[in-house]
Amino acid sequence: MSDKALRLGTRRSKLAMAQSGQVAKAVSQVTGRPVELVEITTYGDVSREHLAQIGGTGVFVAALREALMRGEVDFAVHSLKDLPTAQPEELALAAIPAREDPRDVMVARDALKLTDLPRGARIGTGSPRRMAQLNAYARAHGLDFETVPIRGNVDTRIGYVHKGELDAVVLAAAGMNRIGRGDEVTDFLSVDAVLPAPGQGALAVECAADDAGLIAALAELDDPFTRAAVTAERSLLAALEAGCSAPVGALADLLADGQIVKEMRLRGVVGTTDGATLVQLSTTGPVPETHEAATALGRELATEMLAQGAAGLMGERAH
Ligand SMILES: NCc1[nH]cc(CCC(=O)O)c1CC(=O)O
Repeated sequence: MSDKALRLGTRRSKLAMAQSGQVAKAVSQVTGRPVELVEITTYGDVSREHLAQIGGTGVFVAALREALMRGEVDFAVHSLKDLPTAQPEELALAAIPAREDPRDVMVARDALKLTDLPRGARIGTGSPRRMAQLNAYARAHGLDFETVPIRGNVDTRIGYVHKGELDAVVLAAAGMNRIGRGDEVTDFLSVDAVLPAPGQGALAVECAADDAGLIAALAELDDPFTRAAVTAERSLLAALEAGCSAPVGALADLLADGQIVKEMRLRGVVGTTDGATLVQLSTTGPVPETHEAATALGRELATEMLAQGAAGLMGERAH
């Protein structure tokens, strides 16, 4: 390969710059080539108000993908949980690096934890998945808080707490850590209470499907266990025919006996945002060694969830 700089297309947001910077360093190490960041401004960055109407986080991904397909950049880094489940033929998910903490976390006033929130507390989250599971948790544990829909980037959302407008907000641990604000977390939500979004905490490194040299180089950053886990989670999401803002949580992890990895477990949940109804199931199988096996695990769980009425709980799904 040449020693020409590789162009990494990135959004300008703090989270995107942190993710891109981290991957740029790793790519530079494995390829021996410098990596240059190319900022891509999307319609979503310019006009936040219209973001909901034009399809949520999908617009950010779409703009980066267009730049890749036009050959303006060589690769791009996405938050895996923001990627649509359908993969364009022209592009390859060349690397899925080892995942960060997949959990959701709370940032609350006065260092409060979820179970310490006073009656009537207001928790901000724009995610139907988080609302459904938080409200179900409140019902099951006799807590009395209210979930309040909010939007905006991580800084904006934390700002609601610092300005005293909300008692707490719920965000992804990975995002907090990546922008260097991990120390503001006041509670880590157990995945037994709140399952994360499919792919949460993982990154996807994408390039043109015909760039064989770059695909081979990027493969060095790939973590096969993370890839298998997120493939199963996203296959569940796809088989439920849910969009990125549907109230679907999923997490695949490895079950080990001492040091020996035995199986992969996939947990999934779907629910109404008021938390009155949740369908939550899990399945286990041999650790998938192929894309097909990981996909099959997700499809299998989706079939069981649909048999329990999951489809009827996804009325708010976005496409
Ligand atoms: N929906 C926005 C988004 N997309 C990716 C992350 C960071 C976490 C990750 O990479 O999974 C976040 C912020 C959040 O949900 O708090």
